[in-house]
Amino acid sequence: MPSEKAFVFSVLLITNTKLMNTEALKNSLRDSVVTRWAMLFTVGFVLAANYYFYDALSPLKSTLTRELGFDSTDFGLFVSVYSVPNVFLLMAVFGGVILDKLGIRRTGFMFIAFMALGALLTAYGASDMYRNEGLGYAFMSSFMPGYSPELKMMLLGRFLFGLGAETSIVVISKIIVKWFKGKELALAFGVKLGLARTGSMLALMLSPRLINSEAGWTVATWFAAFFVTTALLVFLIYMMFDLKLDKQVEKSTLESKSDPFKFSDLGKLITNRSFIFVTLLCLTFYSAVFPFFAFSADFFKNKFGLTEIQSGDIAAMMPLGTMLFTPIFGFFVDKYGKAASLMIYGSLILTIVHLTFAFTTVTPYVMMVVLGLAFSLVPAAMWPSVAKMIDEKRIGSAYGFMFSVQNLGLWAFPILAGMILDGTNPVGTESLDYTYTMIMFSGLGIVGFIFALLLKREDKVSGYGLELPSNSK
Ligand SMILES: N[C@@H](Cc1c[nH]cn1)C(=O)NCC(=O)O
Repeated sequence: MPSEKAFVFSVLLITNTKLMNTEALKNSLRDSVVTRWAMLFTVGFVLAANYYFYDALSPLKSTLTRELGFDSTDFGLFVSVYSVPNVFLLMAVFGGVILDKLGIRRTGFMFIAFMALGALLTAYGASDMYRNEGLGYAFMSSFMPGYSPELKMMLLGRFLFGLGAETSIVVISKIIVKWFKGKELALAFGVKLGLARTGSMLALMLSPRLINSEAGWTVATWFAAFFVTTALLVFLIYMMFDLKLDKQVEKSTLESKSDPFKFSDLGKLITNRSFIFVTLLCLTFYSAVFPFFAFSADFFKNKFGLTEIQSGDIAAMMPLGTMLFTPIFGFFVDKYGKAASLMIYGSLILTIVHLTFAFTTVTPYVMMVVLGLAFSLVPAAMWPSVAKMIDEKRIGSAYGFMFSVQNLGLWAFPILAGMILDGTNPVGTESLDYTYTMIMFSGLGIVGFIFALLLKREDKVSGYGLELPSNSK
């Protein structure tokens, strides 16, 4: 009978297509261990450059005061302007949405290009070329005389850098999910973060040394800017492999179909209680880490009477610790789960470290390594947990949303820290007293700890399985 034959034929055809798709998945580039880890290291370079630039001026706070006349509030403003596009223009959210729509290659290239442009402008703003009536100097001098033309150009540069940098991290997170989902995802996230922290560590160690170059202190800022520019070229290499993978594996089998973005998707995100708690933990935890980190070298210099190089080296202990611990905890989360519990321990340790900094003189070398432990536990558990709560086709929007909320803290707390410092230390004070600033960071740690507890409690209701190993969900 022809209709029966047609039925059997279609069943065979469907089964065959499914088999071919599975076969394609099995034999795609992502199934080669070497290739997928090589991809991780390639995008890890971009991330390291991003973090290098983000932290490159942190150990130079007193140099900026000496050379460009920055006070603590100016420094805080410079650190925080990174977050302005992500908070007030919701760039990380739109970046995530653009990513879900335009795809990894176009979005990645566009936003890393913004990073490079912003980094070069920042370095230019601090350079002698600009300060000797270079291009834009007269314009920057023509408004808001309370802020120096150097500060304004550097703010513009860091604004553009921030606009590109946050979305580029969202892109890289999606790249990791694309290559590692169903495989060693949490370990990959851990290694990715370890590579990012290598950038921070290098910045803390190299910048105070580069300012002593014969060509002048601005070698430190130019070096950072060229590192970011190189990252743009390295991303081109990744793009070639990404294209090849997409050609190998039909898009629908690898990435979920790209439904048009709907604002109701954001509504779904913000009514998901687990997602809300993880986002609030992200806000408070990171606000107690990154803004502190930006001031940490100056804190050690003032509290313990150290040189710029010594303080930078101590601050670098934290990323050094995270480079080791984060992949280990990532591996642990993959194999044994317990992600929600690890976030609780991490928040608790963070609070204890800040209180110790505020009220004791325990050696900062040890405390920075302990802080590195906290700063490994939470990120290693947090980022792969989001992939359990949110569908892959919305993961870009979800990470983008989290980054925008987090940036609210990365914007507000450096300014607050700078204002507290200027407010609690009379002008001309020899060494700055950081006690109140550290109390503020401890308070953030406590609030983060509460959100981590709520997240674990909620997980029992939502059933996302945050306490379970990676491949069991
Ligand atoms: N949104 C970033 C913030 C950042 C810091 N330095 C450069 N970007 C972030 O939170 N990344 C996740 C992490 O754990 O580093």
